[in-house]
Amino acid sequence: MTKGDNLEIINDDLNLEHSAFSIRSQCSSNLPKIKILATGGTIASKGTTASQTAGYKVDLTIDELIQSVPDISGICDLQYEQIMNIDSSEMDSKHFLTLYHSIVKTLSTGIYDGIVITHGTDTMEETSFFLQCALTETDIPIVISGSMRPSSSISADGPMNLYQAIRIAACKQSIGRGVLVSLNDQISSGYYITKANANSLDTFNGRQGYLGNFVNNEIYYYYPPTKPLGLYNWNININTSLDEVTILYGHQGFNKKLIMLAVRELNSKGLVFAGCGAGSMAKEANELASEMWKNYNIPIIYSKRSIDGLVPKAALPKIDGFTGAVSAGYLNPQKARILLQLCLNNKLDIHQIRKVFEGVCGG
Ligand SMILES: NC(=O)C[C@H](N)C(=O)O
Repeated sequence: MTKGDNLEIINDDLNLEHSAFSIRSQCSSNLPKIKILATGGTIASKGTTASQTAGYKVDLTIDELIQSVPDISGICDLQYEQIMNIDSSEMDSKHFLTLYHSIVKTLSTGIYDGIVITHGTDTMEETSFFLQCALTETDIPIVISGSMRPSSSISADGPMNLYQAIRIAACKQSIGRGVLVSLNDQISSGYYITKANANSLDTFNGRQGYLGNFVNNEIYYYYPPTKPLGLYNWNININTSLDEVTILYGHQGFNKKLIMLAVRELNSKGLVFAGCGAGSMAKEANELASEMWKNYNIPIIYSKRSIDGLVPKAALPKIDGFTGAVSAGYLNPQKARILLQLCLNNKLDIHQIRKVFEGVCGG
């Protein structure tokens, strides 16, 4: 996009790590007001050749990225801000709490109709899940997007994905649908969607997650607005990081010592099992998990490494006194981990933790 005559570019702060800009259409001030909060990822990356689609680096700011998206001035009044600029594999709870804080600040101005977040796709599902848990009060569309190809590549998908995310955020029909993920023409629930393909543009998958799509850049929602089941009003303290919760991946020959290591050496306050099939772990692993519960009060959330389906409560281990075993419902291990972190951060006891997970579809 060129900075044309009808656009006013305002740079509020030249600090690159946290800079704020806006593009305003001067002739149509009744347009929805949208704010982009940029965090990095492949969408903000460049390679050295146009054919390179791996091994690139994050080095594009939102100011540069927005230049590749045409026709926005007719859709919305846009402001954008660089919150951080990192690969999403570097994200931890401190980062998503910082992002959450920026969203809360943006919402509290009362002037925005929608928020777009640019983010790496690798851990987008964790940030989107956290944000959906944390932002239950607002009905304003919050849309997360990214890309699978760097900005320098042939047929980079970032500009279209960002354009569509802005369209979703600016669309009245998006109100009340919770935190959305927009990628490759699909609109999905950030609560359930998961990255399923390591390389392809159509990377996100989630049977519980698809809400709509784009055809010819028109939005088609399949259902009226709704949010996921089981949302809870969390108390979020942005000044603390969340407790350590470790995910242990089930497989043949699983080394049960990892359970002890996680609790005693890593100071994990909770564990999530990515069990086999419908959440099965070897007998000895379940017995040790039960000991961790009885001796250290460590809740164990049973999720599964299978992409679809859930851990039925009937499949939880039946060991006397092991009341700390909880099914994750339809949540995958990485989402279940964040929900347990929120439970621990809010000092919930095991009965309350179980109730929270029972609120999740299938829990
Ligand atoms: N497609 C991507 O965005 C992958 C990148 N490594 C990230 O998650 O930041």
